Amino acid sequence: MEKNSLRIIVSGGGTGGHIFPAISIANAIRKKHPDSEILFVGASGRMEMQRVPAAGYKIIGLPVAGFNRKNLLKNVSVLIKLFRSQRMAKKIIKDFKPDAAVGVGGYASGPTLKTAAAAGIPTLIQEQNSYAGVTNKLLAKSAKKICVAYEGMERFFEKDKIILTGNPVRQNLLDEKINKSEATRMFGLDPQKKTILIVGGSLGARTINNCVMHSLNKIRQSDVQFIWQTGKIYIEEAKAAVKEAGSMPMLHTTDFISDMAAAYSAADLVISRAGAGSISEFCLLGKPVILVPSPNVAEDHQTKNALALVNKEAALYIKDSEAEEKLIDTAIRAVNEPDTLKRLSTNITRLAFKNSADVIAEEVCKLALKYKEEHGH
Ligand SMILES: CC(=O)N[C@H]1[C@@H](OP(=O)(O)OP(=O)(O)OC[C@H]2O[C@@H](n3ccc(=O)[nH]c3=O)[C@H](O)[C@@H]2O)O[C@H](CO)[C@@H](O)[C@@H]1O
Repeated sequence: MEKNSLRIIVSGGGTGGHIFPAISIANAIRKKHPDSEILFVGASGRMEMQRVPAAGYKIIGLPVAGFNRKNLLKNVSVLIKLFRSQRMAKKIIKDFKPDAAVGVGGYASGPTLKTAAAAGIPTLIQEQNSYAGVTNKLLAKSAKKICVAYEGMERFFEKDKIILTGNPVRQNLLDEKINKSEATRMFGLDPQKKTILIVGGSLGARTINNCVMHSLNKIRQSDVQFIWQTGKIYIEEAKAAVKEAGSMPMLHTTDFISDMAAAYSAADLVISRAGAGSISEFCLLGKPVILVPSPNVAEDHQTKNALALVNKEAALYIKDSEAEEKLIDTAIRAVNEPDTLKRLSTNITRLAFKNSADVIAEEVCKLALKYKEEHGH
């Protein structure tokens, strides 16, 4: 083992909102310490098991699952899985011998960081949302540092541990300068027309999809064009609806957008769920956005994420329950109002945090180096 090579575990996942920041932090650690060894610990069968290896990192999956908050009886198998995950986490920590562990939220980070902290290894957690998740609240007690993206997080965490860093955003979104005409053409659309990007988070959003499916005629008559990300599980239904509606050259329908840099560049306006990662991207790119927070997430945290922007007039806001009635009309109106777009863009840009991944990586490396020093290796 080289003297300065750091050994870091990064754990968490479940959705893109946890995975992409985790990968950005790992990349930033590698940039600072190219010889560092980074191991991811995720949840078997979840999105991270594909996305992390695709980003060039090793990952081990734990059999962990989330607690069923509605049907308590179903939690027996969850407890067994948790117990097995804890045993596995212990072995991973013992074999890998990390100098620090980073938790980004999501099921796997619970057993991994708990075990790491119990073994005396310094831990850092990253909370993406404006309302702390259950796992992060539990892990906060033994964490050395807590990196957050919103003000006021001392209502959940010890003030002294908090660092306001913002959420890491994939570097290529900021680096790739693809121009609007080129980007629009990549989606088979017309560079002369206004374009609305519709995204439902990394998994897609049922309500937003329903709004689009019920407004296909309106979309056809609007003189606006749309890039519509449905999410994997809704794509067949969406494609069938579009097919039935007849020719719709102004609507590009896809289950997942790999090149978000191009999608953002093509878009004059975005319609989106209020996932924390997406919001950080809109801030950094200055994108005018209509937020439709998901009502199906823990502690309604997306509404809180959204309101943090809406209170500063940095985003338009439509409740999930009112979306069917208002969303598409509001979007078509707003995209044709240059002043509204400009105001939203100016205000949202003010909320951006730059270099978030580097700042977090710096903290992780400091913890790891100190641990190595104290443990004489
Ligand atoms: C349903 C759910 O539990 N959502 C949570 C999840 O959101 P979710 O996983 O949807 O995450 P975010 O909105 O934070 O991030 C989505 C990420 O996926 C990317 N993207 C999206 C669509 C696409 O086609 N291609 C693509 O690359 C976006 O650019 C963004 O980087 O984690 C977030 C961060 O903890 C939380 O705030 C959300 O409440």
